[in-house]
Amino acid sequence: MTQISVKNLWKEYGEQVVLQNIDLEIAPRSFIALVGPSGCGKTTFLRMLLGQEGLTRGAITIDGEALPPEPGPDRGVVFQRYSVFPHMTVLANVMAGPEMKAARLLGRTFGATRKRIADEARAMLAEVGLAGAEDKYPAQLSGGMQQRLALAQALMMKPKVLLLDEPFGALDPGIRTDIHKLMKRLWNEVPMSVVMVTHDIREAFTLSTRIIAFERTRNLPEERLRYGATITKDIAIWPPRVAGATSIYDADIYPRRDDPTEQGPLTGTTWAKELSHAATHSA
Ligand SMILES: Nc1ncnc2c1ncn2[C@@H]1O[C@H](COP(=O)(O)OP(=O)(O)OP(=O)(O)O)[C@@H](O)[C@H]1O
Repeated sequence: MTQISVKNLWKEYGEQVVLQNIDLEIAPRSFIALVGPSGCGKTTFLRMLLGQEGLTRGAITIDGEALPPEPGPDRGVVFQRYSVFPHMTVLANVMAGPEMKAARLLGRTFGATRKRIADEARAMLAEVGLAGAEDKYPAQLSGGMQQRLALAQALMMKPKVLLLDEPFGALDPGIRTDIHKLMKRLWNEVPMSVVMVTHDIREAFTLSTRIIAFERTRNLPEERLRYGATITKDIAIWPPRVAGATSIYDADIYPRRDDPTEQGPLTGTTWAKELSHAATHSA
């Protein structure tokens, strides 16, 4: 189970202090919603968790280990747009990460390995409601379908931490409600923590276990360069939302199994079994 610790983190770009004095302990299986005014450093913080951006001072550790200075398969990411490869089919998009990983080990993927990855990719696409769209290209999908594809692509690498940068911000309200249900189900079933940047406070309350707000405490024009944003609010959702536990929140994500239009829990697929096996053995 993954514990993320952020200790006395500072981020500066040249003269500009963007973030200061961030201390944050993220418990295993948390779903953190990160909110705050535009420009306060939310995306920068997410990119530091991803390993795409260095820290000026302080430390981030995952399970006690210093965060590697580059993105790795233990951290998946979905952005508001452009998370998928436009020139590859839906199936190829979802297979790309595991294929690259296998190719690094074996030189290239072929035969049984390729088939196993394709089978897992098809199962994953079915889980996010994209069965039948395997041969399409991203441009042929709606916005909601593209974000489902981006989630499937990120989850194929079995990340310990899923980072979401306003992933549902561009979607229509109805589609957003559907994808919220999917997101809750994925978080319940997959042994991962989630850190999500959002501008939508309702979305934060709908999905998260805890809401963290970044804000500048000193914001006079002459202070803007020298003082960055820090954590000004830390709200635990009540009643507590616990990953994998049945709660009052589950009614809308686990519909009756006799409803053919909805999918049940993810427990049937190969990758879900592997993930729960990995979780049981790393706990
Ligand atoms: N690579 C960079 N070089 C210099 N300054 C940067 C860089 N990336 C971000 N910044 C600055 O850091 C500050 C925080 O940006 P960031 O994108 O993290 O904010 P945000 O809270 O995610 O904003 P929004 O909600 O509008 O997306 C901004 O002032 C931005 O201009």
